[in-house]
Amino acid sequence: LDNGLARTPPMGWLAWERFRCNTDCVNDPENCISERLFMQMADLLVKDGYKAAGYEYIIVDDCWLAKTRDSKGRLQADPERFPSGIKVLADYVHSKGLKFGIYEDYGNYTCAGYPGILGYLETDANTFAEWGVDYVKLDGCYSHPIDMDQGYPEFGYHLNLTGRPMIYSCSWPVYQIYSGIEPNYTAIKGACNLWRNFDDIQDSWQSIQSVIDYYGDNQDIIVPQAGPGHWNDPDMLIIGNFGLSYEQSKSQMAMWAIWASPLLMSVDLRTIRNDYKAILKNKKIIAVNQDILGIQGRRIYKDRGIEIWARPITPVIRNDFSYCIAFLNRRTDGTPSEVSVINRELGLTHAGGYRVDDLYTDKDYGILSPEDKITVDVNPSGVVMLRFTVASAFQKAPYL
Ligand SMILES: OC[C@@H]1[C@H](O)[C@H](O)[C@@H](O)CN1C(=S)Nc1ccc(F)cc1
Repeated sequence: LDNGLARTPPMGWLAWERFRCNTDCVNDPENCISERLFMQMADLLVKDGYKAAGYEYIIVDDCWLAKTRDSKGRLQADPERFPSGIKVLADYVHSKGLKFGIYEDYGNYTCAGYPGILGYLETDANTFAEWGVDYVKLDGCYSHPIDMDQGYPEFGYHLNLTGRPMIYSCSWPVYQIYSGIEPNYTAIKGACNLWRNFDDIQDSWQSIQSVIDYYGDNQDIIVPQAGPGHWNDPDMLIIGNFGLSYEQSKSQMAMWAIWASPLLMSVDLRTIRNDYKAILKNKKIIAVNQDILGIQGRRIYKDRGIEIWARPITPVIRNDFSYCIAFLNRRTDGTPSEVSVINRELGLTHAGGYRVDDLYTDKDYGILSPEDKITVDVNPSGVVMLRFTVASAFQKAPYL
């Protein structure tokens, strides 16, 4: 969507995967979906350096709502759990230098059964603008996917008409794919800043692997759709929760960087362990994810559990890209797998060679030519993430 927003993939914190639809603030006040939770996460985004690393949006997901609209037909937050109301919460988030996101559903109800927007598209768009919303996630439960080709652009039209810039996140394709309809990505990327095209992420390595397989097996369709202002959305980062090992967490962060995906953490920032925090704040990996070219990477090799993924990035020298290369080990046979490949075989053909460094270990490989071989040891369910920065010919001389 060409609204000047999401020129790089959005970054922030989204409640759903970690906090779900926990509305029991009586027995579980620390973890229920409440204004308190989002204020705490906003505070930590700033205090713990996530904002400085680029994470900007605090996004409310399902279950924030009262069960009914107000007397004027407007959406309202659950009064017990959000006593100050959404506008005050958004103001608080803004006071921290952050942006605020909210969730609704193109349907009669949200997936969890709260009021949907059908029949109230203009009213709800205006309500969100009045509240100071900066990002809207529009889900697709309880509606007919065939209606979405008209419905999603229509709500985007009303959002735009408010005059308030709001990132528009659409679940449009995934619901059409579920119902056997081929998504029209030309329409989708024209109407949305990002879109979900695969299953909800769950707290497991198995879930991450199913996304990796989908993004690899369908890359010829989805990779060309990505670019500044319009991104494929493989769903939230689950790093720091319960289901991923340290290696698997580095793998998720690496793949989301290769894919130019939104980086939307869904984790309890109050308890996250430091080694997982370091993965989420890794500046070099985030720089790849946020590369200004906005070119989504592809799987270029897959055999016996070893995959190699390549994303073109800046700087570029006379049409030769730099690259981020991820060596992913899907095997679980205990010992790290050694992977050796000639740079030229990876598509690295720049005559001046490349400066190579490891984005997790900072290991410096110096300057390598297209003819040089690179050898890495990749841990089971882990990844090695190398950046190949084009070197101009003269740079090579001092290394001879
Ligand atoms: O209720 C909202 C929740 C989250 O927003 C996810 O990101 C959305 O993809 C949808 N969603 C859920 S759980 N959707 C859903 C998941 C399973 C199911 F059988 C019916 C609906």
